[in-house]
Amino acid sequence: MDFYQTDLSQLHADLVNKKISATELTKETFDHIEANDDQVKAFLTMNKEAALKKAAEVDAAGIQDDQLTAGVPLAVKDNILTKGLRTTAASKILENFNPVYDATVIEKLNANNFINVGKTNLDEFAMGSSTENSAFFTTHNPWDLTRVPGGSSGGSAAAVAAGDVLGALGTDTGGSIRMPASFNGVVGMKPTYGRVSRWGIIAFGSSFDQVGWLTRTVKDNALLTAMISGNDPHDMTSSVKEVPDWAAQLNDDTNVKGLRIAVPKEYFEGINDDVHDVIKAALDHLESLGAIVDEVSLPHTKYGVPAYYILASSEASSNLQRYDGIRYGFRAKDVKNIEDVYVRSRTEGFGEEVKRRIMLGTFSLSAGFYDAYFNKAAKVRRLMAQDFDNVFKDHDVIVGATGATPAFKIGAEIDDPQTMYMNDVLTVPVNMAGLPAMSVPAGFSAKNGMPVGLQIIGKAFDEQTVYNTGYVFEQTTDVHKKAPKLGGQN
Ligand SMILES: NC(=O)C[C@H](N)C(=O)O
Repeated sequence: MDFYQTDLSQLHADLVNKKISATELTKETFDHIEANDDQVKAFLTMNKEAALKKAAEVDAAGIQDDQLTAGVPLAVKDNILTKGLRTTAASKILENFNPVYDATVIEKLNANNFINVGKTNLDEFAMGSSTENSAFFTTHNPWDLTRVPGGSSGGSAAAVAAGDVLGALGTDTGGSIRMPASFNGVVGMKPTYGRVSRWGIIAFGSSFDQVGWLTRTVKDNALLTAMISGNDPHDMTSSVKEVPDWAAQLNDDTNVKGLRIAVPKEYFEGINDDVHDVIKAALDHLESLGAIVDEVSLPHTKYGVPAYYILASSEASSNLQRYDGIRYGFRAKDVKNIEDVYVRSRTEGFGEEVKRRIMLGTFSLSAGFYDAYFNKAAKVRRLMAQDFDNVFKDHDVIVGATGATPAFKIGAEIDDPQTMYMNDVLTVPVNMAGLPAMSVPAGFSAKNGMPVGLQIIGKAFDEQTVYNTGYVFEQTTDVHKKAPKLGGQN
């Protein structure tokens, strides 16, 4: 199956009209994955047997018109709990962990009879921007196998870019959906904080984490995000707001006439020339379609990365206390006493980056340092949210680059955590303020042909305007039609 030739609505119609069966589709999907995944390495766990069994059940029951994802193969990031299917968060500490329940997002998809083809690779506990922090292996960018796919949802983004699936679930704490979407030339939406339940997501930074989709098209993204959104009594931070039918409004490719687009000048500081040129051209294009483009300032942008890494690491240091060598997963061998169980299981079970964050977070929260670090970063968070509020008083969306560079080479930044953290400079402000934001393919670097993403940021719970803007851009350009030539020159 080549998912570049179709979309969710078309595939659903083909399944309902029996042009293809769920079983045939699932088999073709695995043929495609098996032909490329030893190069791309997007998947940590394949779910072939169960997927084919489910497809046969779906075929036997018949595919209903109101079940959009019935019989549709999709992939799931491996920090999302799937009952009975190994879920590792790409960590040795959870290497053999089999969840006893499904995340709410999986329950919702199961209710719609989706086919879970497998679990995708990520940076360990979603900490990283390249998937190089996976305890198992690095995923390769399908556009150039010597480059990273971004992170932390790098496996999900690469699976979509490689044409393995139409959509893959990701999570975004500081850019983990949008940044890999940008690096792989796919669409990635982080919904408003609270839009999607976090129940059954392996917690990293609970006041930031949000689930969303990586897809090939904007419309597929809107359809799939609606399916997983909504209030969940298991997650006290999930919103009771009604979930609009975003996709229903995506039929008009003139939707940006009169749209007030704010372009923060800080989002152009320090970005690569090739990214700059693609983003500038994208903005000119939106302006030519009738949007009103204004330069604005988000003055606290530069504090985003340091503040985020203090706050998210503090939350992580608390969330990761549960991996104690007793309750789940890995336990060190030949331990002498209880303290040894804790210390050695965590020392041997966690990777370098996870340990770095636990130490950074514990330090920031400790007596004597709390005010200077955690508290100060929390104040920065408020200021950054206010920056956005000010701009949104008279603008509909904020637009800029998703990443300051296109995908970098594997190995180029892994020994330099600060450089790696700086990849998030344009994405973390959105998580600090809990806003919705999407990366859509904007074009390709003139230097190396790698994809470049355009980030569209909306007001809280206004995913609609974000989708509208992305849809118009997509429909009036050809960028999303180009597929990578796996292993070849692009
Ligand atoms: N999890 C994320 O959203 C990615 C971010 N680069 C981080 O390492 O925290």
